[in-house]
Amino acid sequence: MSQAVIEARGLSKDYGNGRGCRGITLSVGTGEAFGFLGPNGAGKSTFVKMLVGLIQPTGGNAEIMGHAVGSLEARRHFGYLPELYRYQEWLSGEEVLELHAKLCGLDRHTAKKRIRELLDQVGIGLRGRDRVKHYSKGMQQRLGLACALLNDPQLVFLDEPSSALDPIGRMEVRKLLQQLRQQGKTIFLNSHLLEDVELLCDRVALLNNGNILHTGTVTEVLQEKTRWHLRVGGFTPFLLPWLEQMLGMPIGIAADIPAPNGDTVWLEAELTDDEQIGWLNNLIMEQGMTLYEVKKSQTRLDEWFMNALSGLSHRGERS
Ligand SMILES: Nc1ncnc2c1ncn2[C@@H]1O[C@H](COP(=O)(O)OP(=O)(O)OP(=O)(O)O)[C@@H](O)[C@H]1O
Repeated sequence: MSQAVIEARGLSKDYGNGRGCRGITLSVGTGEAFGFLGPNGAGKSTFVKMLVGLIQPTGGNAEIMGHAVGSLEARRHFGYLPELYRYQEWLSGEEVLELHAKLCGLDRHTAKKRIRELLDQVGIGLRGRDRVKHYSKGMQQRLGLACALLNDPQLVFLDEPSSALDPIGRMEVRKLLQQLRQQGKTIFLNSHLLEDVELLCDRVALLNNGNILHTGTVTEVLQEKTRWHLRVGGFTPFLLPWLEQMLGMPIGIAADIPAPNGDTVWLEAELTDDEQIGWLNNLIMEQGMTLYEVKKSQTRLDEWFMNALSGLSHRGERS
């Protein structure tokens, strides 16, 4: 891995009620996009708050680009979009950014140029002149993103950056994050939007009850199997064992997907190799069945997440 931008060793926070984070050790390299995942209450925001110096760890230590977390030197290197943001509602978006630019120590000329660029980049544009109190939640989140990027930081912590955005806004943020990656920035992303994580991140960690359950590259995590769904007509159940035998792996009826009419069913198969789908198609047609649709499962990180947590208790669960 390239030089560590984030290095945490046994970082812990006990809020005094047994909740928080326990002994988290992880390293994030230059230019990596790292997804930090976990159910509600797992401790994701707590971990980030320790890294950005908002709360004091109760154990372990961590560095940002070689500087102890909480130090001014560490803070100079990152931008941060918190999960819960609230900006001065009596100021305009532009004025909020000017304030943050002063706090970052940007000179007036650079600040002005940067603010103009960022207002466009995050999709606020001329509405930067409106007061924050007239902004929707999504607009405030866009403003938060602009604040996090103002200082052109090497590292950005984004805690649920798209939670308030509509699908168009989400897509715009996705593009913006891709651009940051192309510029070689390091991104630490807390998100429940696993599709976004899958598209953007190189590596992920899964947290539960304050502990890391898994870390791995997205490719490793998703490598296992791909699920396919095939809608066939003229199906008779006795064909299933034959198909399984020919294919050498389980195939079943997807009970959770309604077929559009009573004459067709959805079959479900987990295949390790895309070429197997062609063979499966041939087998189906050989038996006189009709193939109407074929779909490759798109939400694979979601599945991995659900499987990894299945059977485990977690703080966000309902009683
Ligand atoms: N200041 C605090 N005092 C006491 N307990 C806290 C405090 N802040 C958070 N917690 C608890 O610590 C645990 C971790 O919270 P945290 O906000 O880090 O979780 P999270 O993974 O970010 O959750 P979400 O996905 O819902 O944002 C939760 O059980 C939470 O209730």
